[in-house]
Amino acid sequence: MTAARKVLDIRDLTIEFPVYGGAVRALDGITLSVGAGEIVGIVGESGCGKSVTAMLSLRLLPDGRYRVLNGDISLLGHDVLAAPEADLARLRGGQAAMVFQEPLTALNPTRRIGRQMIEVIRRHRPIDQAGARALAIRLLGDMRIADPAEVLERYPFELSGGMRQRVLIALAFSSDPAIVIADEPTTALDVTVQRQVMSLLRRRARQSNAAILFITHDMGLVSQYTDRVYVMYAGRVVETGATGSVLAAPAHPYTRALLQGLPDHAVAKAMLPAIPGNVPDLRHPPAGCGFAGRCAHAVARCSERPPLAPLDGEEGREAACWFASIQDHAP
Ligand SMILES: Nc1ncnc2c1ncn2[C@@H]1O[C@H](COP(=O)(O)OP(=O)(O)OP(=O)(O)O)[C@@H](O)[C@H]1O
Repeated sequence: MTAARKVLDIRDLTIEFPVYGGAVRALDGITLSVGAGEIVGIVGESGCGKSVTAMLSLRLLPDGRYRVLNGDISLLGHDVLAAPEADLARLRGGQAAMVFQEPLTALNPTRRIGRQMIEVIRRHRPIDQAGARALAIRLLGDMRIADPAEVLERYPFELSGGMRQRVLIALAFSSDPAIVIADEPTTALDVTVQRQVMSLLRRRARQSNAAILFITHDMGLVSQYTDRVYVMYAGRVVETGATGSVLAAPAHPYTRALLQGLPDHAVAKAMLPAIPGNVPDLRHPPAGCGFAGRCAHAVARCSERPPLAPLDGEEGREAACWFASIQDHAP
């Protein structure tokens, strides 16, 4: 675990979505933190709870649609689950910014980029129109956009997907955020552009010591761009630690399965492989290990839930498996 001040701190959070005839246990006791200046990834298969974690960190899920059964979330010292909506509204897009997958839906298609940027900038800073325009140009320049003044005159549809995402990242940093929550920010882009955008995002975050919580199902991006990683499975964190060591020596059978399914040398460019078997039905969350049904090593004890527990030998390495051990990963 990092010694840096925690910007986001989620503790033992369990939430449910009421659905017809029952409830979906989307998060089941997750604990996760992001320190100042850290880039932290959350990786896992579809439906494991990544987006719900990102959205709830800013309380972006509609009130009344979910129930918190346990736990809390602290974001920049605010108690996210209890804070007045006005406090959270100030944080969002200010000290805590967001970048989502599809930049076209985040930008207003009928207004020029410049007008939109200036408006957002002035919402968080007491500067005049000319000052905001100058700042917009500087922010676009930081994102290596060659002719920022010209881009300000364009409409969103006149830019490529990669350029639009750069504009949104520039905007996210316009309020000098302490943390940026990026949910699959490059998934809609092709592979080369994905990496350019990720490099720019990381570079920009390092410049201002901003933290990033990066949600992805791409192990390659995790390996290249994050300092620490949380591997999620069926609403739980199953493994966490410094990215280099988790990927080099995964301790949880699920993490190993994710990595073993990747072709040789592919960690740098691979999406998650298909693992045989099905994820548990979250309307009936498993009492024991959620991965037991797909795990080649499962034994009777796995019907008891393994806690996320520290592993010997390395600070910050934790895994939720009765038989967790740090093993070298041989692809
Ligand atoms: N509003 C909702 N009502 C009921 N269930 C929901 C709701 N939102 C999410 N879920 C369920 O919560 C679980 C976690 O969803 P989440 O979107 O966080 O997954 P994810 O890991 O981000 O997946 P993906 O990679 O596909 O985006 C899933 O089982 C999903 O079906």
